[in-house]
Amino acid sequence: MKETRLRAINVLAGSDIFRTASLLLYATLLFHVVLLIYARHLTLSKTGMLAAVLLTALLMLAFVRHFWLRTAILLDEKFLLCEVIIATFAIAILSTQKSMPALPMPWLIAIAGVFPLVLRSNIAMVLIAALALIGHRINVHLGVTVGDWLPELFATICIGWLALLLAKTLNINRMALSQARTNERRFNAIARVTRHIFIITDADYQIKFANPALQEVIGYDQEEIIRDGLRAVLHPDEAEEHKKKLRYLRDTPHSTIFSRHRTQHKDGHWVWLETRGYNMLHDSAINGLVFSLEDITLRKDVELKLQEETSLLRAVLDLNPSMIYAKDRDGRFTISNQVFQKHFGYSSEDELRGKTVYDICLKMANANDEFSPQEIADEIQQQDLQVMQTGMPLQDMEMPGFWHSDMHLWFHTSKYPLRDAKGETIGILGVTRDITQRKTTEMQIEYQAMHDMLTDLPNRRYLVKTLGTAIEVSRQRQSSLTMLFCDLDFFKSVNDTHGHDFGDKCLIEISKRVVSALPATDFVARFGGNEFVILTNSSLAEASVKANAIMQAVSKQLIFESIAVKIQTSIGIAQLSPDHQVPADLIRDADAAMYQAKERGRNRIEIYDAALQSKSDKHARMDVALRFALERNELSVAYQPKVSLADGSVKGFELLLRWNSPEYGMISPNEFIPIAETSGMVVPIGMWAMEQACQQLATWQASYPAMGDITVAVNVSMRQLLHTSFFTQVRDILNNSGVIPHTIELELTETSAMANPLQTIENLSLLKKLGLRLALDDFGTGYSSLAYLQKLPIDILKIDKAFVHGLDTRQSDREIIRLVMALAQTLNLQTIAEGVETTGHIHELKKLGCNLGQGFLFSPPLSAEEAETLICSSHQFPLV
Ligand SMILES: Nc1nc2c(ncn2[C@@H]2O[C@H](COP(=O)(O)OP(=O)(O)OP(=O)(O)O)[C@@H](O)[C@H]2O)c(=O)[nH]1
Repeated sequence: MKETRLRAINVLAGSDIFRTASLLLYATLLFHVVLLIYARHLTLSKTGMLAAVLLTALLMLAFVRHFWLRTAILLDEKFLLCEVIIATFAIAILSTQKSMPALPMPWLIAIAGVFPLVLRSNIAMVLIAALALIGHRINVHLGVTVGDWLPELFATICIGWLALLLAKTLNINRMALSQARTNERRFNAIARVTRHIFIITDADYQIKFANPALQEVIGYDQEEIIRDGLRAVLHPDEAEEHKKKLRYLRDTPHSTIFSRHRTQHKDGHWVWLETRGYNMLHDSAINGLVFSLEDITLRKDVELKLQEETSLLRAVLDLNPSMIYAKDRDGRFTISNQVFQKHFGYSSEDELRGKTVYDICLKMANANDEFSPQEIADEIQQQDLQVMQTGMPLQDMEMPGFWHSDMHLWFHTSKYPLRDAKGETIGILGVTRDITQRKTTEMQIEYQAMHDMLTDLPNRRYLVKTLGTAIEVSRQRQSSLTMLFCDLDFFKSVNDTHGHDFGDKCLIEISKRVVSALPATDFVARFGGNEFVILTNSSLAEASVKANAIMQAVSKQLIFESIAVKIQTSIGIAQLSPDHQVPADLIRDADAAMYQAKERGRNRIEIYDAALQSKSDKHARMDVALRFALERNELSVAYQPKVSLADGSVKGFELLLRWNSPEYGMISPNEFIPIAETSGMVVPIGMWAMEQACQQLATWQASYPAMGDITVAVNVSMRQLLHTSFFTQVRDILNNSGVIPHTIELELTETSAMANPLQTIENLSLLKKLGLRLALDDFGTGYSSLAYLQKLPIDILKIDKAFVHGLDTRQSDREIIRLVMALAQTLNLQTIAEGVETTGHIHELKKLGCNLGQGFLFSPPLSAEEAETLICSSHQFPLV
């Protein structure tokens, strides 16, 4: 590499010349003095000797200064002034020595030519003037004429002046040189240390200068480059373009170029270079093309990687099914993916960029929208602001579409703050996903969880939830809240007779009837199997009216697949009171009232009162106790005679159950049978009673063959009759006991028989085939359809005691009994009156043609032994 010559050049400074000049000055002066002393036998005065000594000393000083102390104090300005004074003094003394031929001026001129080399110009000027003056004074003193000393004076000033100029010039040159050296060093240091390549080429692209970075970047060392020139192999993709730029640079004075291209490294791999070129052919100092090249391979890699990542990100954004968008601090869209653009009717990201949510809302606005574009935009903007102000994301917001066109859609939105490198929020990133399908499924699941599949009515869970809210609202507003609890009567028989599917159809139809019997504001739920609960803000009186409407609607005949059924319902009503602590309390009370309705014969309405509650609690406890009554032998039977009203003879007995509970004492069947009925215990208990009756009667029949057809009647509940195995169990008991079948009577209440008459007819017919006698109990209390009554295979009508009691007092009761008698006669049925307590009753009943009587007038229920005594004695009760 060509080195600049600056380093070889060493420009002298004024001080360098001064050191040599002052040495020569003192040396020649002293030599001159010595020469004169020897040549002219000059004798120096004492002051002359002193001057000579001073000169010698100055010579020594100059000597030292020249060879050793080059920059020391000896060049200090004050020191130099002392020196010049001493030198001037010595010259003046010597020139005034006797017989000294020499004139002082050449020496003073010499001093004037030497010292300005190192003195500041103003001091040097003073010195020159002083020397000129001293020269003048000495010449005047020596008697030299003006014509002789004036040129000397002039010479002194000129020489001094020239010395001054010389010193100045030398100093300037020296400073320039020093600056040039410094610059060169700096340039070399930068050129060496930089990763940028600096090249200067001539017009033929031959390298005149290159820094070491070139080798680092493209692998060729300096020698190779100097020897062979730079053999740059350009990548074919950019070669032509780059060469074109190079040619332009060379051919266009003062031009610059910028080029990115690849060059092959010595080892074969490609290096990306960013080249900047400047045509400096016009500059005589450079006379070339100056290039700065930067290895941008890494940057290019990063750029490529960034490009790849950007296109990957783009693909991820566009392929993502969510709407993704970013907004800047001013709420302007910066980024958006295709799903977002498409949803809002934009064809590209560019079209959307810079728009705000207000623009979008205006674009999407529709006449049918519930909210104005401004309201919608404000809402969205509010969320964005919250994210930006708090720096906290807003996550998992689920909301329906804002616009009429997408209100059926559901969206899941999350908004995240976007931060710059300093962590300051500069915008938001939003991700919105269409979750309609999931939401629909969720809503379906929720609907299913809250609704009954069969009837589509709200289910128990929904009821409990609604009830909680309704209670709160009712208490806040101090409005009434009433619950109607409906339970279909003997619905099991419908299922058992016609199948579950048929039962389902009935339930669906009944649910519709209940709903349409009520105003839309009332809440109807299917509480359980055949239970419906209604919540209403009506008062108790209004609720009763509604309950009646429900009963009527439900009890209308149902016909499916030409099968007709009539279903009735029992309804309990309870009103919210301060005593109700939790929703379940109100349900409990309405339920208790409903059970009361069941107990009181079904197909009726009962309103809850506080007494019912304690009764209901007692019932619940009794229910539990009753479940163990059979196995603990707490049940017993009694026999109440049935007496012929013709002759007072005993024609049979009604078997009555007794429960001797250790906890509650002796309990009448009127109290515990309804409980057993509700719990289902009536089935095993009834069967046990049946067994007792058959066994006892069989025993008596065996012991007293003469007793004839004395019967034992057993009460059968509808639940028993509907039980699937009832028939076979009865048959087995009859067979096992050996009792004469027609001496066993089964008593079924009129109300339960008529609840599902078709089923009753079918079941009773089967029993009839076993030879049993059948009685319709409590006749007159139900609402028998004559059409059904005549089809029932019954033998006996049992007149309810309520009518018998009224015989003496109420004409209507008497009329009813008369009609019953007429009916019985028509249907060829036997009649028996319950509750015969006075002879008047006997008298009237006999008059009306009643066959048998049963009541306390004849006998209370008896033990088996007492009954047996009556049988064996063929006892006859007095009739008057
Ligand atoms: N078809 C049908 N039957 C049901 C459904 N849910 C419950 N049930 C029946 O409804 C009947 C309810 O019987 P219970 O309420 O205990 O007794 P009941 O026969 O109605 O008599 P009472 O209520 O005492 O008057 C049972 O036979 C159940 O099998 C249902 O979804 N479909």
